[in-house]
Amino acid sequence: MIDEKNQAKIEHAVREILSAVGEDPDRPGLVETPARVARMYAEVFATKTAAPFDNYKLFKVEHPTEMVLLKDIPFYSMCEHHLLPFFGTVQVAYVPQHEQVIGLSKIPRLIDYCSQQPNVQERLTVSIATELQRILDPAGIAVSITARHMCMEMRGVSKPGVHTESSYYSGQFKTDLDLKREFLQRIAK
Ligand SMILES: Nc1nc2c(ncn2[C@@H]2O[C@H](COP(=O)(O)OP(=O)(O)OP(=O)(O)O)[C@@H](O)[C@H]2O)c(=O)[nH]1
Ligand SMILES: [Zn+2]
Repeated sequence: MIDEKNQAKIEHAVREILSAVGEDPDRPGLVETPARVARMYAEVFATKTAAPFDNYKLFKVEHPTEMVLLKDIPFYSMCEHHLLPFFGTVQVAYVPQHEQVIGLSKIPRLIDYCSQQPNVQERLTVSIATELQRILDPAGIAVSITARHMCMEMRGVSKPGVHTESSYYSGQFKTDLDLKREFLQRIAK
């Protein structure tokens, strides 16, 4: 969580931006905006000041299934080049080992944790896999992200509707091409 001192810094910076773009930061519609933006940034950039993601539960399952796949998990993040949102869906699969699985809700929570910092899509893709590896140590991980980037849609190159896909594979998803194919077939549906 961004502390009060740093929220005050954000408020000050937002006031400066508002006057630099020709606005009066004291007009009624804007007077609360710097504090609101500071609270908003505390939400969307929570990770850098938070403890490592450790809010997870592991369960023992004898003879677990081959692949656990969570499809179409929504995410929102901020691009580190323009501080504009990029957002979309994540597909995450893992192959259990040590007869161990993770509480299902912890995977979307992990994605939120990884999303709440300035990012590029490729790093977000890898960091989800890295964190899941650290927590669960599965035999393989596949992460695929499809996203739209506001910095490419509402400004600059101005191409609305472009979907950027990125993926990362580790362990059995790298060595077993049938498994990788199965993942790709399942997320295509
Ligand atoms: N690889 C990658 N690039 C990104 C991501 N988000 C934004 N970008 C790109 O980062 C680049 C930054 O390029 P710069 O030339 O420094 O910035 P710019 O002048 O604002 O570039 P334009 O967006 O082309 O107007 C742009 O090409 C963006 O499209 C991302 O998640 N991954
Ligand atoms: Zn950008």
